Amino acid sequence: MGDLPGIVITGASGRMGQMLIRTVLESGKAKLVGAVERAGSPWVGRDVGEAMGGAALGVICTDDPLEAFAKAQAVIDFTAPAATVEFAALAAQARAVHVIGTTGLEAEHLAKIAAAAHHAVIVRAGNMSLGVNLLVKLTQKVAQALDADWDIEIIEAHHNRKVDAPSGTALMLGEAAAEGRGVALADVRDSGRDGITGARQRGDIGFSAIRGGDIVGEHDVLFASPGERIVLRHVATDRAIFARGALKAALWGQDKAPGAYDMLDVLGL
Ligand SMILES: NC(=O)C1=CN([C@@H]2O[C@H](COP(=O)(O)OP(=O)(O)OC[C@H]3O[C@@H](n4cnc5c(N)ncnc54)[C@H](O)[C@@H]3O)[C@@H](O)[C@H]2O)C=CC1
Ligand SMILES: O=C(O)C1=N[C@H](C(=O)O)C[C@H](O)C1
Repeated sequence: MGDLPGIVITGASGRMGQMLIRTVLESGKAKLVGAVERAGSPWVGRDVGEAMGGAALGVICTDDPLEAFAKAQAVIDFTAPAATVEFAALAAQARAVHVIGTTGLEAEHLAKIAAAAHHAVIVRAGNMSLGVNLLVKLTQKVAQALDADWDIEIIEAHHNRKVDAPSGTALMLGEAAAEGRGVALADVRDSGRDGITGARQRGDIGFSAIRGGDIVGEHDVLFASPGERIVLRHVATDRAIFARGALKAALWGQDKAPGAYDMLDVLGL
């Protein structure tokens, strides 16, 4: 147990935080050495095992990320953009691998994360599951094979607590489709249609977001042309798929040179 990489989970009380804690504890491949929550969270100061309704684990949740990161070989972070930017700098300072699952990151956040990746290993993906990362590759290949007579639409569905749209996964799929087409997504992206929008522009990549109930995450990539349609689909039914991918990334990153990586690197796709 002593030689296993030590992992800190940020956003410990969240949907993904709790799933990640369980995944690390059950893996036998890493040990939980810390848990971080925002100041004011009822979890701060409590043993995380007890906070999750079980036996004490001897890991006390803290609101001091640097103190926690100093003990860790990896930080797994599914929180919010402002927090993730702060954690990227602190994880680099502690020379810990930073695995980022947080979505909704804007250009200003991404620039700060890129700066931190000069000093430490950062693995970031809007979706850490094997299935979605395979779908990314398939989407790129299909888009490459088809011309702009085929309209590309990405339709995603998530639970009613999700705060960002389009989802990080939808944007990954959009980037892959644009890459297959040999265009920049920023030039062809069409999200949030409402009202008299005018007819669809040839070559655009459209995004639609559904929010409801407890949907874990569903993504369709639709290729529609006169007379036929292709739909590539991924359905997540258990958040464990994201947590397993994140732990794999944390372990993979242990012997890598500082830099920015994604799940395609981790999975060798
Ligand atoms: N890349 C992937 O595979 C996946 C990414 N996500 C993304 O992960 C993020 C979190 O998702 P959920 O767990 O569903 O959200 P959540 O709202 O249940 O959990 C987020 C947690 O982060 C905590 N937090 C926020 N600011 C903090 C700070 N400054 N310090 C410490 N903790 C802080 C919150 O208190 C909360 O407990 C979202 O951006 C979501 O889109 C979710 C699932 C899979
Ligand atoms: O917020 C979520 O729940 C999810 N977020 C990620 C995204 O934005 O794509 C991954 C997954 O779909 C679940």
